[in-house]
This record gives sequence, C-alpha cells and structure tokens, in this order.
Amino acid sequence: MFSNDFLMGLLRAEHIVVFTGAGISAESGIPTFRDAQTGLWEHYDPHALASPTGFIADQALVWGWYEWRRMQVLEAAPNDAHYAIAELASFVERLTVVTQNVDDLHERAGSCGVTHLHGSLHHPRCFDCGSSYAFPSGLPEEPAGGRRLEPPRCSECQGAIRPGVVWFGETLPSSAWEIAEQAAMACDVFFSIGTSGLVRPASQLPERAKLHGAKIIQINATSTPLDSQVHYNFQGRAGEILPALLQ
Ligand SMILES: CC(C)NC(=O)[C@H](Cc1c[nH]c2ccccc12)NC(=O)[C@H](CCCC/N=C(/NCCC(=O)O)S[C@H]1O[C@H](COP(=O)(O)OP(=O)(O)OC[C@H]2O[C@@H](n3cnc4c(N)ncnc43)[C@H](O)[C@@H]2O)[C@@H](O)[C@H]1O)NC(=O)OCc1ccccc1
Ligand SMILES: [Zn+2]
Repeated sequence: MFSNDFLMGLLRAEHIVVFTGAGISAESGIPTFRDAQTGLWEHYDPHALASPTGFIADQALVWGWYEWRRMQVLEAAPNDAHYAIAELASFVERLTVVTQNVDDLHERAGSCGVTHLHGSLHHPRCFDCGSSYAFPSGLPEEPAGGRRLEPPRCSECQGAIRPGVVWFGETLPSSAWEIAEQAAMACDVFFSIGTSGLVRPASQLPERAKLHGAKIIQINATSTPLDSQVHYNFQGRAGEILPALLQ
C-alpha cells in the first residue's frame, strides 16, 4: 500500500499536520455530519440545528440534539485511526493535529495540543454573557421523547447555556484558526483524513498547505473535492489505512 519513497518522505518530514473531520470518528460509532441525521434526528437539517438562529428558534430542540451527541461521545472510545495518529507523533519531529470534530477522541487516544477549529461538546457557555458552565458529572439526562431538553440557566445572568461549538454563520475562535493556518503554511506533509471538505474556512487549509510546498495526503472513504489536488490519495477506512502506515 505504501511506496518506499512515500514512507521515507514521511519519516524525513520535519512538521506533519493531521487535519481531520467526522469520518475519523465514524468507526467509534459517532455518526458523521453527512449521515448524522439517522433515526431520531432523521428529519432535522444539521445546519439548522447547528446555528444561532436554530437555538433562538427552539433552545430545547437544539440543546436536546447536542446532549444526544455528547452522550454518544461519552459512551464512545477512540478507534485505531486516533491511536495511530497519537503514535505517529512519536516517530516524527513535529506533528500538529487540527480537527473540525467537537469530540475529544484525539485527546483520549493520547494526542497532545489538538486544535479544535469548531469548538468542543465539553465546554458549554452562556448564550448571553459567555460565562462558562460546568456539566454535572456522569452521563447527560436522557432527553424526554428522545429530543427536547431545556438548556440549563447561567448562574451569572440566568441566560440559556449553549454548546461550546462554532455554529454555521459564526466565526472560528481566532486563536485556533491562527494556529491551524500557521501550521498549514509551515508543514512539509499535510494529511486530510475523514472530511468531505465542504465547510469553510477549514476546507481551505489543504490548498493553503499545498501552496506553501507541503505534500498533501488524503485518507477518506469516498472521493472529495480534494481528490485532484493531493499527491497521495488512499480511499478507504481511516481505522484500517492509518495503522497499516505504522506497520
Ligand atoms: C455548509 C457550508 C457551505 N457552509 C460553510 O462553509 C459556512 C460559510 C458559508 C455560509 N454560507 C455559505 C455559502 C456557500 C459557502 C460557504 C458558506 N461556514 C461557516 O458558517 C463557518 C463556521 C463553520 C463551522 C460550523 N460548525 C461545524 N461543527 C460544529 C458544530 C457541530 O458539530 O454541531 S461544521 C461541521 O460540519 C462539518 C462536517 O464536515 P466533515 O467533518 O467533513 O464530515 P462529513 O460528514 O461532511 O464528511 C465525512 C467524510 O468522512 C468520510 N468517511 C466516513 N467514514 C469514514 C472512515 N471510516 N474513514 C475515512 N473516511 C470516512 C465520508 O466519506 C465523508 O467524506 C465539519 O466541519 C463539522 O465540524 N463560519 C464562517 O464562515 O464565519 C464567517 C462568516 C460569518 C457569517 C457569515 C458568513 C461567514
Ligand atoms: Zn450568562
């Protein structure tokens, strides 16, 4: 599967960026955005739920959706793709993980300094004053009827607590975007793993890296707009391809 010059190129790399999307958590049982709307949430547009307008329109529906997703993440475990990335970091000089995912599976697999471009399910805050909110320990309460759950109230201003994620129409945390852009422009190898590459500005990172001379490697179960841009394209499941890389 991997040519010698591919492997030599990798081991000679000074700085590797690993850019991931929902596809890397699929083998941990976390539905991707594309197939998130299965069963319970089948008839809900994820972009509508993942937006300030969606929250203002129906706080309990949106909070219920995010508690359902947080429950899945708490009950899930990293898969071999997450572990392979954590292990790869020990073979190379510098490795930066940049993810669009709001789960903590990279960290639970041992990756350090993971940059979350779109926030995290584990850091909620007040919609009005921004004060942080600490979840009670244990699993989230099962939303009644599986969907609606009133969000908790802020202890500072009684405002509604919102998920600590970046919603559509919201700008990315400038510090996270800064780190991701700098890493993409400085790296010599850029992996794009498990992402359909349709959401901006994150989707601009691979081409930014290529413009600055990096070798672009895609690992994805299906073809994406990146196919024609990359130097190496491995179509398949990340949980099978990445561990094979380290054999
Ligand atoms: C949909 C898209 C067109 N929209 C955008 O890009 C918009 C900008 C925009 C607005 N209108 C537009 C019109 C045209 C173009 C762009 C826009 N972007 C924004 O709004 C961003 C904010 C974007 C962040 C939104 N938040 C997320 N997540 C957090 C929340 C939450 O999670 O609930 S995005 C969310 O969706 C994206 C899903 O994509 P993927 O991760 O790639 O997942 P997907 O399911 O799509 O694909 C999975 C892939 O894995 C593969 N796969 C599956 N299994 C495996 C497997 N086992 N192994 C390997 N691969 C596998 C599959 O084949 C598939 O290819 C991720 O980024 C994820 O984080 N902010 C912004 O631009 O601010 C400035 C601004 C402000 C005001 C107005 C204008 C601009
Ligand atoms: Zn508040």
